[in-house]
Amino acid sequence: MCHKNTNGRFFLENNNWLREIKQCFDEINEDENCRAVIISGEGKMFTAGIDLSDFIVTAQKVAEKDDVARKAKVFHKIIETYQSSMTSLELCKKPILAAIHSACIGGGVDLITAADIRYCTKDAWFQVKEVEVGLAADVGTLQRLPKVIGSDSLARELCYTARKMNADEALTCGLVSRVFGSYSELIEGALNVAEDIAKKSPVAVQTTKANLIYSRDHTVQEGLDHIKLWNQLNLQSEDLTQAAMGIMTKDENIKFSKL
Ligand SMILES: CCC/C=C/C=C/C(=O)SCCNC(=O)CCNC(=O)[C@H](O)C(C)(C)COP(=O)(O)OP(=O)(O)OC[C@H]1O[C@@H](n2cnc3c(N)ncnc32)[C@H](O)[C@@H]1OP(=O)(O)O
Repeated sequence: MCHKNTNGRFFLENNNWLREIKQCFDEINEDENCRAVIISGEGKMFTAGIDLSDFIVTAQKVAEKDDVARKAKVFHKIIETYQSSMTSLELCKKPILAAIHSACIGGGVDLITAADIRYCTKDAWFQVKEVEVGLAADVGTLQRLPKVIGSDSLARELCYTARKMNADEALTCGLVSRVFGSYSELIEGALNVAEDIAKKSPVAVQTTKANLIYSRDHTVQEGLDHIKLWNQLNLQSEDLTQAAMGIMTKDENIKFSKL
């Protein structure tokens, strides 16, 4: 179950994480007290990916149906549900930082490539393992990884071979933008950046996220037209006046209203 503790942290504990992540991000999206999000793993590793035993049970249940169209319908629903979980990170208006330690395998790569910012520890490693499991990745990695790292060749190599990529290479290719020495330094570093983002105008930050994602998938002109529409509204926001006044008066403690 996806549940939230008193510090506002969500926990995804069991093999339903691929479904429940959407529930978390839909809730976070509506939470006006939240301005930035950190996804991290507790325990030995960030994630081992999909729970293979759970997946085998599902596949066996589907195999019991005797018609190909009925079997396909079940998988259609599962894939659609998991895809919408990953996409919920992009649809969430708040910037999402993935803080990755140790292994990030399979579905973990689908997840982090939908995040805004990725940091890891020096012992982290990444593996697009799906081909080794006999699958073509189907919940985001094939679509997002080439754009995230900007190298179609490297993305194909990683996806076809399922080889492990270590933190140094992840930094060099742009999968992550910072590497930390330890888990505690990683979390501290991610929290510092999240706090920095949280101090900024939520109008400006959330509009920036929406437009970065829109522009990634559209032409430059379409992106320019899109931000024009957003900003014809946002230039009227009190946040702009407050932020500009803050700069002119050298006041670094401007507090922006919730959004
Ligand atoms: C519609 C589908 C959409 C989603 C698709 C997603 C696809 C994927 O995620 S593909 C990738 C799936 N994951 C894997 O293949 C990971 C396999 N596991 C490993 O590589 C290693 O176990 C790992 C590096 C995670 C840990 O290695 P370590 O030596 O530290 O521990 P182990 O002794 O190997 O494992 C400990 C126990 O955990 C079990 N286990 C590990 N991973 C999984 C998993 N993904 N699903 C289920 N169980 C897993 C492992 O069998 C050991 O169990 P036990 O023997 O009972 O102690």
